[in-house]
Amino acid sequence: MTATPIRIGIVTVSDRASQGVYQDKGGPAIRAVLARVIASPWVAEARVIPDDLDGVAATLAALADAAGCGLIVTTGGTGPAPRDVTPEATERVCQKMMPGFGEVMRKVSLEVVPTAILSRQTAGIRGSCLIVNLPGKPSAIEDCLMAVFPAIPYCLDLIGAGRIDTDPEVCRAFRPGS
Ligand SMILES: Nc1ncnc2c1ncn2[C@@H]1O[C@H](COP(=O)(O)OP(=O)(O)OP(=O)(O)O)[C@@H](O)[C@H]1O
Ligand SMILES: Nc1nc2c(c(=O)[nH]1)N[C@H]1C(S)=C(S)[C@@H](COP(=O)(O)O)O[C@H]1N2
Repeated sequence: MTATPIRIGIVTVSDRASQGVYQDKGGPAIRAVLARVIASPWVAEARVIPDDLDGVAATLAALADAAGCGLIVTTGGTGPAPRDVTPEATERVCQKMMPGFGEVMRKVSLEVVPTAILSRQTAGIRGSCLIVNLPGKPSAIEDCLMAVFPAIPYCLDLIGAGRIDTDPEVCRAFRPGS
């Protein structure tokens, strides 16, 4: 029996990428990491949107509810600038926050750049969907996503989001008791 593909939202939050001032590199970078890590079937739902609190919240809610995503990964809008509102939008739509994700990602990023402390990136759960924020710098995506990915499949199991199997040579998912 073939497993039902899990839907994964890939959301680039950037005024300039959404206006076409520069080409979005963040969304494709997330997709490339997921393609290397995930061995089971999955389908991407990609969006490129401006840094607007209501718009980001609406996009996250629609991807979780209407599109049925079990996982959403965002990039951008996590810093201290006035228009950086991705963590606020994430908190607004989530019933439960998962602060450990932000803590781990800032820890690994600090080994790369001292400005890692400027990212307020977080994660949270809306229904049966896990939302994870990454910084906007395309180079941050692999470092941050690889650091937390071992815990993501078990988190998705616990919230009923659907199953992800990883390629163990790329990323060993940790499922306690198995
Ligand atoms: N999605 C992206 N695609 C390509 N490059 C990006 C992207 N997001 C950020 N960058 C690069 O990282 C730099 C620092 O990110 P910054 O936090 O300013 O991005 P941002 O918040 O997405 O910008 P804005 O929302 O003003 O368009 C940017 O100047 C840009 O060179
Ligand atoms: N791994 C990593 N984390 C990083 C960075 C980076 O270059 N690499 N940039 C930092 C900087 S300079 C900022 S301002 C914050 C927030 O970025 P964002 O607003 O684009 O999300 O992420 C931080 N985290």
